[in-house]
Amino acid sequence: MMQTQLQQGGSAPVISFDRVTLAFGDRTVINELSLDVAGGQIVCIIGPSGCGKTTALRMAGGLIRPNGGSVRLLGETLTAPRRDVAIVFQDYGKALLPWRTAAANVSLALEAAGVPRSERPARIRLLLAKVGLTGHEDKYPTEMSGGMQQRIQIARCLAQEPAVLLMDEPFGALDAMTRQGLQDEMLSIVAETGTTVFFVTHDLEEAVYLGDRVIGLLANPGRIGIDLSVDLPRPRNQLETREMPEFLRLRRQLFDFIEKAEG
Ligand SMILES: Nc1ncnc2c1ncn2[C@@H]1O[C@H](COP(=O)(O)OP(=O)(O)OP(=O)(O)O)[C@@H](O)[C@H]1O
Repeated sequence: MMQTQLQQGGSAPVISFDRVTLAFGDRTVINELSLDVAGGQIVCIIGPSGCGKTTALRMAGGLIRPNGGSVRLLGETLTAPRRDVAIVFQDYGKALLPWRTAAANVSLALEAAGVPRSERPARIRLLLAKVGLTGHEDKYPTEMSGGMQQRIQIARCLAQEPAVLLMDEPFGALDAMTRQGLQDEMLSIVAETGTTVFFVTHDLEEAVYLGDRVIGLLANPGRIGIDLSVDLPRPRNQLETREMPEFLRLRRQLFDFIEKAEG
């Protein structure tokens, strides 16, 4: 069925929310949310605090099941987490095992995937090189900066060779310079692998800088309030992209949206 869709349309969505409703107790947090994410796209989700961004991401990860409607991944309804969907959380401190080195933390994902022991060292070296951590294999998380710890978490997610990367404010706890460095690393990894990305952020400029598309949710209940296509050239550049009139126009539109949404 999926293959037929791909053959006919060439662009079957990788993630598909179909009239998704979610309630915690008697409170409806997300109402009739429909959203298709095309393969290889980076879709950023913004919105006022509590509008349901993390909840939507957790549903895309199969961690929460909707009360109504369905979330499909590559055409299949999600009923549980899948190995081809990796989640990067903001809190790298909690995501990493402190008693394991950088290499051993990345190894966790390979072990879970049943990669033979003999193949792991080479794979780990390659993954750590991808996130700029060559030479830091034997360090423990507490011996590394926040940016480096977040890189380990990303390397561990990449070890799963995911079709979809779900990122929940992954750079929110990092300083501005580190954040920009990681944004660019993430973009070049995604460009190389063609991974589809669902990226939750509070930072409107980050959303425009990274995204092919930015979706703004409204709160109570969570629903789509704005859906913008980002037509900025790639590769993006921290100075040039952020100075482009189109970047400034989109940023302005999102600021206006948030101001109204919070007002
Ligand atoms: N496990 C839960 N039980 C009850 N209510 C919850 C639960 N998780 C989230 N909520 C509520 O659902 C709403 C949406 O939460 P969610 O974390 O998805 O919002 P968010 O947009 O990611 O917020 P923020 O920007 O502050 O991170 C909030 O009002 C939150 O309090």
